[in-house]
Amino acid sequence: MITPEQYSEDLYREDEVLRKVTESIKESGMNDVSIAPGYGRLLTLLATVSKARSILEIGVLGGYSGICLARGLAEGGRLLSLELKEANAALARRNLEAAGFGGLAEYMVGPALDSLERLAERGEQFDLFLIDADKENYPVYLEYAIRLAKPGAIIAGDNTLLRGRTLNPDKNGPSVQAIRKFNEMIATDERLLSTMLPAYDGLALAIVK
Ligand SMILES: C[S@@+](CC[C@H](N)C(=O)[O-])C[C@H]1O[C@@H](n2cnc3c(N)ncnc32)[C@H](O)[C@@H]1O
Repeated sequence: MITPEQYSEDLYREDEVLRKVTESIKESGMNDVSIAPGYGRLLTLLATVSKARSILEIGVLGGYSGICLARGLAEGGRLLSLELKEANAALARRNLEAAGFGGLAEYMVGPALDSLERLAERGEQFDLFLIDADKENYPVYLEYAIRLAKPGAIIAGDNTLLRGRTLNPDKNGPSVQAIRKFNEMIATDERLLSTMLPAYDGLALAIVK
């Protein structure tokens, strides 16, 4: 038996552009922990339906989710991506250029917490957020996303199940504890309307009321 995710991926085949991104990540010797293909399509769909003009992505790797987000950006829109490692930002930059989105993508390299504080000080606001970086900071990233959100903005957080560790009471490392806290926050915060998709590795979705 194939999994529901495999069935869906057979129907919605990954295109050549995204396949090349995955290849480039492997060739660079990086772990391919890009967002799952089905959730990549969902990001394009969410950006499109919300007519997002400004998107903030936290955690870049090779640009897979960046391309999915950029595909849904409204004309004249902007994708700002926060990434710790210069090498990852450089690979993503090349991949977004190859995908035809070079002109609309910007990068801030360094710890995302520092970049988020700078954005907050500058009073910047965004229509859509993807949280997909170091798990231990997810609760703080969520607070920043709410602070930087335009009314009605969408927040997505990937890897909410941590390959089952979130559900396992014997697993209590710092990432697991932080993700549990993030999941509880996004589920209960009265400023948000939210849900969680339990396919792949789990995706939390919210809109800021
Ligand atoms: C799961 S990968 C991102 C995958 C990407 N969103 C995609 O789907 O194509 C996580 C990324 O977060 C970056 N990262 C880890 N800690 C970070 C931090 N403190 N600040 C910014 N980026 C960080 C890693 O270097 C890595 O590139």
